[in-house]
Amino acid sequence: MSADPLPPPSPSPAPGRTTVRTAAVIPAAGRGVRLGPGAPKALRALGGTPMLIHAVRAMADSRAVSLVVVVAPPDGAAEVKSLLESHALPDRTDFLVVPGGESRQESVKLGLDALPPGYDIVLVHDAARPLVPVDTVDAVIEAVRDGAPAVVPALPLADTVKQVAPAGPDEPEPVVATPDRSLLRAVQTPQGFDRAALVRAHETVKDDVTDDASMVEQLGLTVVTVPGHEEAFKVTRPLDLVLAEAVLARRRLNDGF
Ligand SMILES: Nc1ccn([C@@H]2O[C@H](COP(=O)(O)OP(=O)(O)OP(=O)(O)O)[C@@H](O)[C@H]2O)c(=O)n1
Ligand SMILES: C[C@](O)(CO)[C@H](O)COP(=O)(O)O
Repeated sequence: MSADPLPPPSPSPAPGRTTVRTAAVIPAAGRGVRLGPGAPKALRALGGTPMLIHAVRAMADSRAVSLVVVVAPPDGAAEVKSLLESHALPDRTDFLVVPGGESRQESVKLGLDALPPGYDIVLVHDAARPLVPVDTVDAVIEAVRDGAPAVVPALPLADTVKQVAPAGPDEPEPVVATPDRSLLRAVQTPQGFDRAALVRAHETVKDDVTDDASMVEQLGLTVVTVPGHEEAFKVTRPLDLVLAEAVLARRRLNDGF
């Protein structure tokens, strides 16, 4: 069961002010090499439905999200369009599909470039995190509305973390440090942004990065965390898919279908 959804964004805008609208960009153009051979990861089935459709529904479940931009595998935009058309999605949400790029970073940029004017808050959500609960999505949006330029859902780490130094191919890696775990977080998506900050980050930062918030950090802007959720894990390796199937089966049992 999900909690009460957020009210529509800015239900009573001040005179002369327009409503703040939120869009979600879903990079879904990866191959899923770590998951093993098969269709592009976003199109693989979870509970009989493509993982991407779960991720799209997770964004559209938030009443604040009125547009979802899906960044499809470069040769799969037509297939993704027809998938979206053939699955039930909320009428109040618009959808756009654009072809993706070589890296996640490039795919997000292509999604951002396709975003029409009028969306001032942007979520970036991995297709590979199909089970993020709507409460987490809403918490991210709320924190951006409260003024944070960038927001990441984050969880404390369960394992102790070691920093190692590079070693030769058959050498054991030497441990060089044990960072204070209490100050480390594993971050998830959707990450939420003030659109102007995210666009500037993508135009300015040229390093390869693994998430969008780190690009905003490089601009010197504040990035804050909200509590993440265990079920927002990323389907990366085969065991993650087993866990995702189990979580979905439990949800369906609890929902009575
Ligand atoms: N060129 C790329 C690479 C990744 N992604 C997307 O970025 C998200 C997170 O990436 P990851 O889990 O690393 O997916 P893959 O790149 O597909 O996985 P792998 O590295 O195992 O190939 C996924 O939704 C993936 O589809 C993308 O849109 N474009
Ligand atoms: C964006 C991300 O999901 C945050 O944890 C992650 O950095 C993506 O990493 P990947 O190696 O591209 O899966």
